[in-house]
Amino acid sequence: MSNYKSVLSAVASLAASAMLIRSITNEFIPYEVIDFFNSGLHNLCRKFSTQLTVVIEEFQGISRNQVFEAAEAYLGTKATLSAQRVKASKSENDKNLSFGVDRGDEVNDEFEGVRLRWKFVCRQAESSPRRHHDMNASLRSEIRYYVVSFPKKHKQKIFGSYLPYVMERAKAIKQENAAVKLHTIDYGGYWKVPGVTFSHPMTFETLAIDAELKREVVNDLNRFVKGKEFYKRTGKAWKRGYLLYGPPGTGKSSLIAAMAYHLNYDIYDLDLTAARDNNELKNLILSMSNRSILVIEDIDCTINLHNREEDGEAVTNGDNKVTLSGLLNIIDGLWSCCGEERIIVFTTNHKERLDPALLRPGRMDMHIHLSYCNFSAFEQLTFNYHGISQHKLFQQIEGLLREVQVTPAEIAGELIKISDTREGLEDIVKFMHNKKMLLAKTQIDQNNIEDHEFGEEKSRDKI
Ligand SMILES: Nc1ncnc2c1ncn2[C@@H]1O[C@H](COP(=O)(O)OP(=O)(O)OP(=O)(O)O)[C@@H](O)[C@H]1O
Repeated sequence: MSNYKSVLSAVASLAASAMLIRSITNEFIPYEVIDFFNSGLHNLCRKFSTQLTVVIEEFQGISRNQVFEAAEAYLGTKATLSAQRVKASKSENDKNLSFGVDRGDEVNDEFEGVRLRWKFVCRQAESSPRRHHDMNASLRSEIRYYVVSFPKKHKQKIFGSYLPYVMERAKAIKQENAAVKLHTIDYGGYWKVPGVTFSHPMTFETLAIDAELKREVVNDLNRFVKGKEFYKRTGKAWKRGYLLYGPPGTGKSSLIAAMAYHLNYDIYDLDLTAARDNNELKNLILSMSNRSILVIEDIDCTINLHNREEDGEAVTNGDNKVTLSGLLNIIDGLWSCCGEERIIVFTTNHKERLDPALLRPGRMDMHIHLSYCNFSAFEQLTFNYHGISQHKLFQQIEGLLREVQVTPAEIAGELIKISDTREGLEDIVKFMHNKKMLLAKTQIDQNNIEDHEFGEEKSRDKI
């Protein structure tokens, strides 16, 4: 018993001394010296090891590391086979269950006869500024990375074939299963990761816009995704810009949702007023992942369009120091040379208010005008809401739609009120007649005001 006690106390005092020595060394010996000894020991062990370990961190500076993202998706499919603990999840829009490796857990894999061992590591981020020169990294509370070990002699095969294979597999897995994610900005000025499942109900099947326009947009998107070789051959950055403009309620946000589902790209909803300055904006844009859509809604409202630095005007937007020239520089410059398969969408209700710099050819590749409801959009809406594609009132409605400006949102609002479709379309006709009369009355009032002002001007001239 006394022996047991003395062993215990020896262990306790050894542990205490170790902690003391560790805290003294941490306190008094510079990091660089500790690192030097640590790395010396490490190098010695490494020399005799036949294994090679590759570390794949989640972030590479401010951008998310694509190899990490690929490993995450790929290992999900392997986790069920060899991990001890497996994370299972499925969001509403996911087609299948997804699995993931839990923190600290290991997964085995084999590639062309080479055995590999993966581990998912998470640790608290150190807050020491000496360790994190990058502002963004120091804001993260957790550092996450994968380590993968394999026999050194196969390093050529692993780097040359296995990792590219993991990237390709991950791309296919994401396409097959993943739901579109919506990323918004967090308080710290970076994207919330992993983002929430995007569940807007609109797709190209249900979007009610002119049928010809819809075809054009879908073809353009299809050409874009298949354009890898084209962009490479022509030396152009693999990105595309769309400007959606038109009155409120004509389907700009709906079209963005349809685009995201069609391509299975994540959406990054960039609220320009949430970024403190151009630098933060740059970090946000650079840290988006590939195969994504950057959306800046109501561009004319969220940024002072005339605060271009080259005009020598103020560069502030209220308290916000994001500038249009800053935004354009990031998109044209840095954004073009890193990342691929990226789409940017600006929306506005007032195209005429936009700075010409934004409209310059090559900046926004396609300008899409979403306008008031025409008959082809109306047909789509009645089919969506009531499953009908023919009705005796269609002809009359077609005529009315040529005379009255009514948005798809208004028509949708009326259609949703109808319970008996066959009878209910009468209400749509009434609704449009009322709008037509209101329009005529507003026009008469407007003419009266103008006549009155003209009369006053004339009598002033006489005096
Ligand atoms: N083209 C459309 N096809 C089908 N539904 C539409 C269309 N346009 C509008 N709607 C209906 O009206 C609602 C509002 O439309 P949406 O938000 O897409 O318009 P918006 O042009 O983005 O408007 P805002 O400029 O105010 O943001 C949608 O949720 C949808 O129900």
